Amino acid sequence: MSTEQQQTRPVLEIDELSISYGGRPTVSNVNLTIQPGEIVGIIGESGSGKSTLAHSILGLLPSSAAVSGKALSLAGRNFLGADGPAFRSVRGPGAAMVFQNPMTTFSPLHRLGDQLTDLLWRETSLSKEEKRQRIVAVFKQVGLSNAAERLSNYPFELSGGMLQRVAIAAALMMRPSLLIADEPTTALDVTMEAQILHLIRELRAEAGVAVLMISHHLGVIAEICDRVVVMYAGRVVEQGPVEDIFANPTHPYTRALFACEPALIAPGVDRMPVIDHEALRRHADGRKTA
Ligand SMILES: Nc1ncnc2c1ncn2[C@@H]1O[C@H](COP(=O)(O)OP(=O)(O)OP(=O)(O)O)[C@@H](O)[C@H]1O
Repeated sequence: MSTEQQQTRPVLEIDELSISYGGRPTVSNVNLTIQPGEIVGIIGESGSGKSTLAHSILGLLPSSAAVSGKALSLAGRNFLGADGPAFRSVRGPGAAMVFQNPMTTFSPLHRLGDQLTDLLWRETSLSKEEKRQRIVAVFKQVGLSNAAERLSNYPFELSGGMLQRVAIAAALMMRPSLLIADEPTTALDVTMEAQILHLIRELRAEAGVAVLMISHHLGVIAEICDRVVVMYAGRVVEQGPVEDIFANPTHPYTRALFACEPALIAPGVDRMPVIDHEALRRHADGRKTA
């Protein structure tokens, strides 16, 4: 494959992916493609399957999850039905994840430097000092002050915002093509949230990292994403450029979601203060509405 083809190849291609637990569908027939450097947001109410979808990309679902579909490809390699070791090979360079709560991302018992060094297990050609240098470099990249000194810190010695920067640094040092961020700012205050969003935008601009961002917060999605995917009851009910979806949501569920955040409603979009879940579910299923 030529270099040009590699550069234009999507970092993620999901084709008709379905996931169920005990026969109960959680993610149904999802299609999603992310291009290099794109920031894509997933919105949807609690339980709509956002995290399940995100976790499936890295093979992080429990063994009770039944996964089926046509493809789940990272950097051109199909991982649908792959086992644990296959997914481990792609975690890091293919895609890396930042979780909601930075306080539970790291072990409280070990220094951050040791924990990040362990994550570089794959880099067998790097000496201990070279690994240290790479970690200090990403700490600086994410704007952590006194970067070298942070290596000897324990997680509890840092604020939530600083620790989320460390989590992003840990993901970045593995040089992923795709950063998956599951509610990365929910546990942070508004100032820290703004800083982390700014950082994610910078990383895309500087390193060309693509980002898949899950958020309950429509303002965050509107501010940072190029494209948005709306999930309802395990299905993607609508997806498109952020400006199009926010200005002209076509699915009733998207309109209902936006109605819950009036400041984001574009002029001309009807308010739907009461969500009729049964009607929406029928709509999402493609069934005739009553
Ligand atoms: N391990 C599991 N076993 C059984 N059901 C599960 C499991 N994990 C998730 N589910 C179910 O799958 C559905 C989707 O959950 P998921 O966490 O993906 O939703 P979500 O949209 O990310 O919600 P939230 O915004 O609250 O995180 C929920 O009904 C949940 O109860």
